[in-house]
Amino acid sequence: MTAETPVEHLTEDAARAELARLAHQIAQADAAYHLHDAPEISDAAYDALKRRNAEIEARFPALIRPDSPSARVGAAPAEGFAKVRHERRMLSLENAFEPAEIAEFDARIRRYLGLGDDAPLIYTAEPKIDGLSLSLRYEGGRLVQAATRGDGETGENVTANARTLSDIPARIEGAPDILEVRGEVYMAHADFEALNTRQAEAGQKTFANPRNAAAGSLRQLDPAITASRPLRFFAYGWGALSAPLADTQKGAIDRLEKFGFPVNPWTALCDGPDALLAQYAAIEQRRATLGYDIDGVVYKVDDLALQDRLGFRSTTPRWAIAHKFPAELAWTRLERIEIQVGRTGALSPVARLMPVTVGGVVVSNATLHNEDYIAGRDSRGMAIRDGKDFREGDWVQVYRAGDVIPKLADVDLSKRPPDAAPYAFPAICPECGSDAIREESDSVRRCTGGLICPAQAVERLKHFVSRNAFDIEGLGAKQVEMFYRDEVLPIREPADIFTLEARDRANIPKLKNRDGWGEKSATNLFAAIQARRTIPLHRLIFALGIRHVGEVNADLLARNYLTWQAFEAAMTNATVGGGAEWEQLLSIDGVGQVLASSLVTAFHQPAERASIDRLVAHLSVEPAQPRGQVDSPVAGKTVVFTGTLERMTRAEAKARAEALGAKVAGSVSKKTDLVVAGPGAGSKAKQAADLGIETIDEEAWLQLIGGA
Ligand SMILES: NC(=O)c1ccc[n+]([C@@H]2O[C@H](COP(=O)([O-])OP(=O)(O)OC[C@H]3O[C@@H](n4cnc5c(N)ncnc54)[C@H](O)[C@@H]3O)[C@@H](O)[C@H]2O)c1
Ligand SMILES: [Zn+2]
Repeated sequence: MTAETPVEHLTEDAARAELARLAHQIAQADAAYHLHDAPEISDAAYDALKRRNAEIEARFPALIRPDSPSARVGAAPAEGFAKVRHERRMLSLENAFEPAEIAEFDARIRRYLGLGDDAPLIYTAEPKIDGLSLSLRYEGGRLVQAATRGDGETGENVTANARTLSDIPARIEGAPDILEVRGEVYMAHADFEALNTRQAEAGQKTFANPRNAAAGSLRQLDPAITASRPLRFFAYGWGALSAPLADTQKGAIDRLEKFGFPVNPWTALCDGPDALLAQYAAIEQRRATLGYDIDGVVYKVDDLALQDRLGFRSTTPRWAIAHKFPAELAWTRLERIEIQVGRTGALSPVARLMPVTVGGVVVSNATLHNEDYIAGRDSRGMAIRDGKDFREGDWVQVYRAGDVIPKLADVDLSKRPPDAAPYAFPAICPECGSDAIREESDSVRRCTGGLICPAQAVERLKHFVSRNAFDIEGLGAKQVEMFYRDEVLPIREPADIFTLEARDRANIPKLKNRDGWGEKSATNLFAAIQARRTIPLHRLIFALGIRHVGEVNADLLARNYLTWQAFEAAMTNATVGGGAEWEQLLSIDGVGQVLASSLVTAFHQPAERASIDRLVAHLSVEPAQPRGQVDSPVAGKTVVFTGTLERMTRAEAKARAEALGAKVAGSVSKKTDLVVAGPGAGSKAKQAADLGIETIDEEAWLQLIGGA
C-alpha cells in the first residue's frame, strides 16, 4: 500500500481509482458493522475513509459514483429477516467534531431560513446514544411493527424481538392513530459485562462493546434469544404520523414520555452555539457515570415548523447535527491503583478505571508507568501535567489511539474527593514481601526477591515460552500460569518444562485425564517440548530473560561467542568492572556497561545460576553464525519503517531487520536504501518518493527477507 496523496495533487485517473477502492472498502466496513455487528476496522479508521471519500468527491464532483458511500445510509437488510419499507426514510446525522463546526451549523441554518444573527433560534441538545436505531409503528395505539434502519429505505422486520423489550410498550394511550416512534436500542454497561461473562462461560462469542452487543441481540432470527438479552430503549423522534405530536421537538419528546416511552433525562433547550457547547461539556463530563455508552451530543432545531422548512439532504436532515466526542478520549473515575510485578521485578502501577468505551473498546485499565509519573514528574524531576498527581478516586481523562495501551492524559482537580491522599508507592513487593528498591539512575522500583518472587518466576516462564524464545506450541501464558500453581505437576522454572513428561509418567492422574487436557493435547505438548531440546544459541540467551538482553542483544552475544560453552565460560569468569573477560564483553560493538553488568551479575547470582545450569543440562544448543557473515538481501542496507505495520510491531520489524544485518533509521535521508511503508505513512513516504528511494509495502518486505 502506498501513502495517501494530498487531494489537490490527485490526477483524475488516480481520483477515480481511489473512489472505487474507497467505495469497496466502506461497503465492506458497513456490512461488517451493520450487517454482522462485528466491525473489522476501528470507528476512527472508518471515519477517516469516509472523510477522504468526501474530500475527493468535493474536488471531483464529476467522478461521484452511483454507489457513492456518501449517498448511502447503513447497509441493506440481512438475509433471513422479512423486509419493511419505511413510510418515512430513516436517516443518518451529519457529524461535527470542532466547536467552529457548531457555529457554522447555526450560521448555515440562519442563512437557509433567512434569519438575522439576532433572531431567536432554539435548539435541543441530548446525548447521542450509541446503539442501533429502531422504528416502532403503532396503529390505534397498538404496536404492529418494529423495524431496523437497514439502508434507510428498507429495514429488517424485528417485531417479535422488539416485543420482548420491557422498555417498549405494546399499547399506548392518547396517541395519533398512526405513529412511528423512533429511538435507540442499547445495552447498559452492567448488563453488557454480565452478558459477556455469561457468553464466555458458555463458550460463546463475546462482544467488543455494548453497541455491538445491542445490535447483535436485537437482530436475532430467534426472538427467544433477544428476550434473554437485557436490551433497553430511548425514544428520541418519530417517522410517519397521522397527526402532529406538538409544535416543538421538546414538546413532542415530552408527549412520547407521556405515552410511556423512556426518554433521555439529559435533554436540554439551548439558545445558540455557546449554550450548545456548554451542554456538550456538561454531558461529556457525565459520560462515564451514565451507565450506558454515548458517542456525542445531538443538536436539533426545536421549532418543528422550521424543521419542516429545512428538510433533508440525501442522507441527513438539515436541522440536526451530531457533535461527536473525540474518538480516543473519555473521562472516567480512577478507582484504584494496583501494582503488577514483571519479569525483571519491576513494580508497574496500573490504573483500574470505571469502565468507559473509548474508540469502540471498553477500557477498564490504563498504564501509569512508574511512581514519578503518578506524582506528576518526569524522570528528571520536571513537572508534567502542571505537576498534577493521580490519586485513587480522581476523575481522569483516558486516552487510547489505535492499538496503543490506554494512558491517562489528565486529571480534573475540581472533582478530587476531599479525602483523596497522594498515592504512596509501596517499598516492598506486594507479591513476595521482599524489599522493592529503586536505584538512583532508574525510574522503576524493583522487587529484590528474584526467583523466590512468584510474580517474577511466572513472568519469566511466560517469557521463556514466548514466540521469539522457546515458542513451545501448547504452552502459552495461560498454561504457564496453570502449571506454576499446580501441586502435582508443577513448572516453577524452565528446567521443569523438560522433566514434565517424565514426571507425568509417575503421576496420577495423568495430564491427559485432567480438565482441559486430553490424550491428544498432552501428547502434542510433550512432542513440542521434545522438539525444543535443540535450540539455537541466540534463542536460548534471549529466553533466559536477563535484564537488558532483548532479541537484538541476544543475537549480538550469540554471534560473538558462537557456542554456549564459550558464552557461559566468559560470563562465569568475568567480574564486573575489570579483567580480560569483562574487557572482551565490552569490546563487542553494541554492548555497554549496563548490559555487561546485568549479564555478569545474573551468572554470579547463585540461585539464578543454578537454575540456568539445570535448564541447559536438558538442551543441545546449536552454535551461531559468526558476526558479520549475515547472508541476506538487506545486509548492510539502511532501512526506514513508516506507517502502520500489520503483521508485526515496529520493534519486531526493527529487530528482525537488524538481525539480518540491516541498519534501521528513524528518518529518511540520502543514505536510506529502502523505505517500508504501511497504511497511514505520511511525510516519510513522500520524502522517499522525492529522493527517488525505493519504497515497498510490508508484504513485499516480508517476501524480500524470506518471512512471508
Ligand atoms: N467501524 C466500522 O467499520 C464502522 C462501519 C460503519 C459505521 N461505523 C460507525 O457508525 C457511524 C456511522 O453510522 P450512522 O450512519 O448510523 O451514523 P451515526 O450512528 O453516527 O448517527 C446516526 C444515528 O444516531 C443515532 N442516535 C442516537 N441518539 C440519537 C438522538 N438522540 N437523536 C437522533 N439520533 C440518535 C440514530 O440511530 C441515528 O441513526 C460512523 O461514524 C462509525 O462511527 C463504524
Ligand atoms: Zn516480589
